Amino acid sequence: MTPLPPHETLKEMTLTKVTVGYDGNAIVKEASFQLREGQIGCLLGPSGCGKSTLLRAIAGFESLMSGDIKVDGEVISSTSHTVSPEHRYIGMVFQDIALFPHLTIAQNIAFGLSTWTKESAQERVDHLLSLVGLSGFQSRYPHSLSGGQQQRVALARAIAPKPRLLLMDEPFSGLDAKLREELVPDIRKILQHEKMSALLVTHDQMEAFAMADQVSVMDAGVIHQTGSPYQIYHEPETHFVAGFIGHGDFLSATVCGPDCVHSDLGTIRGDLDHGFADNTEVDLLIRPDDILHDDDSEFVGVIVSKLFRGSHFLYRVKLSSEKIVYCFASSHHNHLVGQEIGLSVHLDHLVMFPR
Ligand SMILES: Nc1ncnc2c1ncn2[C@@H]1O[C@H](COP(=O)(O)OP(=O)(O)OP(=O)(O)O)[C@@H](O)[C@H]1O
Repeated sequence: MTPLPPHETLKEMTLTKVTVGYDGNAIVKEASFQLREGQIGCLLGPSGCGKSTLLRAIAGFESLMSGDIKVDGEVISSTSHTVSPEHRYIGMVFQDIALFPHLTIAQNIAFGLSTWTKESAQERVDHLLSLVGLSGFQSRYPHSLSGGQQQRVALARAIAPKPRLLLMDEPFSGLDAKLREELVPDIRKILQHEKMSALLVTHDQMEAFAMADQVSVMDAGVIHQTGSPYQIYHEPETHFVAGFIGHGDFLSATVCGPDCVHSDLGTIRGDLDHGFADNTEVDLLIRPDDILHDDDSEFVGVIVSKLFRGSHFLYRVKLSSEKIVYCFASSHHNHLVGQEIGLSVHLDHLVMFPR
């Protein structure tokens, strides 16, 4: 098979039932998703769930046990065929930034441009230095840059040869929280500016939400759901996704109609038909902003702990059933732990799973 032509943008990458493992043990099981031109995707899941293993298979460093990976309709990995990593035109950025210490910043960025003419390589390096906000740093050496600046150089180096896809394995986890908060949206803007399709691996959902157009949530080698950050948060398709993403509690509930359940919070009517038969026992997902503090409500709970979040309080409240749930209150409502407060339930979209 001929290698993929360089310097063309990726139109789509499709993973179909990809199983990857080590020594015959499957680690990633039947992973399927698609990434389209210019999209930033993310593999999000707890440590050890197989995110890096899947990323390495996409890069061509691990062979498949079953399934296939196609780029623009051409198979780049299957059980019978693997395009070598250097013929995939895929760039990579890792957590350990690994710049070449003996090369200047400009030389680091130009590293993958050996086949370019001197003028076009210089032009590309100047463009990228400006794009990552480091014009004037070209003659400096990596040790004289901060962690965030080094990660920007690593990004510039990875995208300099215009790979068709950029893979990023926990690229921000070595940086402190404040720097990460600044860098993540910047990197997203840079990738969008370059129309670069990218796939990020992270266990940090805030990072995934800030960076990605599409998130694939993984657990124990299985992709549970692929969707936009909004869908993953508001329309989780499995119990795992609902519990892993955002804050939330599950309440035992019993279905009492096509749009209704009965739980410790009373009878709740949603705005859609939930599809469960009457009397089915379910776990109902409750997000913190589904239960609001309401002084006028007769439905009460006792505060067992509280978190001040500046604009609001996040209370943990014990119901009469002993079940503890989150409750959202504006920061003007400063109550003491142990105090009883009124609660009102604002649950329109019922997210529930069979128990
Ligand atoms: N080369 C290897 N040989 C054998 N087992 C491996 C190898 N690399 C990873 N594993 C195992 O595969 C599983 C998944 O590892 P992987 O690094 O893909 O997970 P991850 O989701 O990226 O985790 P983390 O976020 O901690 O990096 C782990 O149990 C790990 O021990």
